[in-house]
Amino acid sequence: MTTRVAVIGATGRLGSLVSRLVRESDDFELVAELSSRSGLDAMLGAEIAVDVSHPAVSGEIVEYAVENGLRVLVGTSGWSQERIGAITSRVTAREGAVVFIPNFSVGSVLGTRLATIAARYFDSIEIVEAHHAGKVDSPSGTAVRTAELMTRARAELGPVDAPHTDQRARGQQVASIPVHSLRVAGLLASQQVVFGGHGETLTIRHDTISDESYEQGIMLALRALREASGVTVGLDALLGLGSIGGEVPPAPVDPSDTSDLVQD
Ligand SMILES: NC(=O)C1=CN([C@@H]2O[C@H](COP(=O)(O)OP(=O)(O)OC[C@H]3O[C@@H](n4cnc5c(N)ncnc54)[C@H](OP(=O)(O)O)[C@@H]3O)[C@@H](O)[C@H]2O)C=CC1
Ligand SMILES: O=C(O)C1=N[C@H](C(=O)O)C[C@H](O)C1
Repeated sequence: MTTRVAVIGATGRLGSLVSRLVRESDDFELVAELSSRSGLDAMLGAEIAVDVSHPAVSGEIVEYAVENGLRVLVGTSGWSQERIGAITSRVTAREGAVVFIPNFSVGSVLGTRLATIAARYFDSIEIVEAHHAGKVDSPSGTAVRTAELMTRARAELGPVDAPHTDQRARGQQVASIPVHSLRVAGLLASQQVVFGGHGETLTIRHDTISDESYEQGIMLALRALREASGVTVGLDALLGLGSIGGEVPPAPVDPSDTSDLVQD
């Protein structure tokens, strides 16, 4: 039994990859490929809509698919926690299922998870993300997600220390964390999260070398969507990583407190 899939943004870079993976799979069937010239009704007849289009139209596409009873996989960027929160009650009311994946690459998701661990130990944190010159939005969806998750992980510690953010070259603050976006010809995608401490820095860096990095995550998300209900965000849960907040690491140790040290 195959599941019928419509790809919205199928003429694009990510969309053509999704279409190929669906076509090559045994358990999914590609029934529609939409571009900017298609009417949204072209997706009707599919059971799953994959939105990999443009941040400016993704909201309308997801709402249309949910209202028409399709399960939805969203790879398009621009879905902040706030925007996802705003659509969640609608998805639940329709007994629908939407899976938002800011980044399909396993390495990127792990990089973000490692950053949420480090975020509790440093007050000085900035993100530098770099993408190809054709990317229309900034900051990247991955950077927004990383900043939001780090802020959630260090909720009781409050905002990061980011000086001089009134100066434009200091980046855009996302959940108090400055994000710097480069758009450079020849690049694909890269992100560095830089942590500053006392006499040390830590950098967590991920580089996307080719679009092949998205393949495993796309198939994982498509298969999970068949059983999903409500709203799911990120590959994290699908990779068994658990949620941030429910699974925060222990609070940082006060170096002057020796009471827990084992005495000889
Ligand atoms: N989650 C992840 O891991 C990844 C996410 N992305 C994100 O996916 C999105 C697409 O990226 P990319 O493939 O590089 O972009 P492209 O510009 O290559 O493709 C965009 C696609 O969207 C279509 N489109 C534009 N407007 C509409 C519309 N109104 N209705 C339907 N389709 C429309 C375009 O159609 P047409 O050809 O007619 O213009 C095209 O097929 C971006 O938001 C990007 O950030 C990208 C890579 C990985
Ligand atoms: O446009 C891209 O290329 C990418 N977009 C996503 C984002 O905005 O984070 C994911 C990945 O970085 C590639």
